[in-house]
Amino acid sequence: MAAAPSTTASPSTEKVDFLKLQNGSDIRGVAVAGVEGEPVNLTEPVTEAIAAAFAAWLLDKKKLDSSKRLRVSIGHDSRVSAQKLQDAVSRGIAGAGLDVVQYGLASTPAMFNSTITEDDNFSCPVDGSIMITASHLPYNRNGFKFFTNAGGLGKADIKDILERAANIYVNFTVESMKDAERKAASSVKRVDYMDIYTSDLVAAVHKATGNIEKPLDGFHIVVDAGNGAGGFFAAKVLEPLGAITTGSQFLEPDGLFPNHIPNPEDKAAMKAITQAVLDNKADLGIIFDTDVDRSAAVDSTGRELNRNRLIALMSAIVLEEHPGTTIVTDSVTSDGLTAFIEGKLGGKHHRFKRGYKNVIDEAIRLNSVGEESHLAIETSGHGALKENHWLDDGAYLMVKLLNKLASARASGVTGDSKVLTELVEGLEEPAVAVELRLKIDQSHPDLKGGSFREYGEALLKHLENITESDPKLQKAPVNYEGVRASGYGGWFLLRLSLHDPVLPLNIEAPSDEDAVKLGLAVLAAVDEFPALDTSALGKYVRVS
Ligand SMILES: O=P(O)(O)OC[C@H]1O[C@H](O)[C@H](O)[C@@H](O)[C@@H]1O
Repeated sequence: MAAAPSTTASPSTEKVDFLKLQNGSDIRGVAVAGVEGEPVNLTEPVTEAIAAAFAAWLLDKKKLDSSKRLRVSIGHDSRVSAQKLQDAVSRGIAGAGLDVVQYGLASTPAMFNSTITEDDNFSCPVDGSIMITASHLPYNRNGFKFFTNAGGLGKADIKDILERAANIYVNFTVESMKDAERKAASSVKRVDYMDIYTSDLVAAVHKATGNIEKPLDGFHIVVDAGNGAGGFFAAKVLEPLGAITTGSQFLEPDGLFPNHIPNPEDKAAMKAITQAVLDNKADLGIIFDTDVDRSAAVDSTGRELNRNRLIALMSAIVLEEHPGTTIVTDSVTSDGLTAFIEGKLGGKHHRFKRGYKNVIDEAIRLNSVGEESHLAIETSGHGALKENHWLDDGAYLMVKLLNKLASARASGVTGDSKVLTELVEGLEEPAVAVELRLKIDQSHPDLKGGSFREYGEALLKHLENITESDPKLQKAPVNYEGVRASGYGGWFLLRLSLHDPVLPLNIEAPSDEDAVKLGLAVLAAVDEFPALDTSALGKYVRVS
């Protein structure tokens, strides 16, 4: 299908700070006008330049002989800006002389998969892949994730691409943009790749359950896709496996996300799927984020299996298959989780940094230095398994749960999701768990011209010193990010956000009173840093 003619096919004279669009290993920006204070910076020409830059990067990377044309797949989530950005990406790729295969509505993990699928009929494998998504962010945002068969691109590659894009952008001419448009019109192909991807998921469950035709026969499983891209899971994965999916909700894509934010960490989203499970007396509930690289579940009693519980559950499954293996998690995981993984499951918990790419790269690194690890997982619901190419695939995580349900059924255990609930039995949970996000005012004179990052680091150093001299607190002996300390039967972690001028503070404690004591210890230490807005913490310690 041809890319729609661009309405803005003329070089822009506007100055664009491309590097500002970097968000760790993703690109994110504002694609839809109308929200006050959020001007559009992911325009069509900017997008076209970024896509052309990815094409140039890929050509350099693959260094192939000129007889072969490289192929790039493009997919998108349900956002309202998806179509126009898909067209702009297509022009950027086609204009650089590469072939474009559009998948339409797709999931992020499916896009990676298209780089390894061997199937000529579907123009696979592709050499590179682009997912147009901004995960759970508001409707006016959008962005890109990039893949090759080596996995998702990292921070350094994204920076490289954005630098190239800035250069390409200033050299756009009316003629070069028209030429890209012509090339896209004649060379873009459309493929229903999600059919292959979903049949692979179905095959994975068949394989794990001894090739029973309908291994989920009789199970009632409700899906909440939050109007993102994950609606396929009900009709294309669960139903072919025999499950009943009535009561599933928000499966239709709607980029205004009218029901709730598609995010398994979000309280309203979890409440919605929990209610659906209870209302339908379902055996299991499954929820995805917008682009399906994250997920969570709800058991038949309405117990949420997200955050630490999802990690505990996945660890139990993985440690059954690989006894003793190391589970790599992000930094905000609970002490109870460590006790569970190491005490009950006999594994090793390696609590690393926040950020899905950090966690995945760390697990890959551990394997490369001889420490076996099969699971890298974040409390956000990003989880990657070694057996699945270290890809953070929310749908594949849920497939692992389905395997468990189906195997239990095959061995005579009947009904509901008890088999999953039992796997997390013994996980100690704190009575109180809070996360407060404390903002650094970047225009405050106390920054003295420095960056918020430098300011945050100085603050953390100060907190570390204070913690070391406080007899009621014990600094965590191993810690990779921020300051983590135990005390009053609980713990706190103050760290710098990966992207924002924010210091997220996590506190877990056996009672409100103890949580307040931990909060007060942090509050006293950060007092000397007036650019930090501590009002949320002040309010918390006063009202709790
Ligand atoms: O550091 P924070 O602001 O809490 O954000 C951390 C989060 O950033 C992004 O959303 C990443 O995709 C997540 O993997 C990560 O957990």
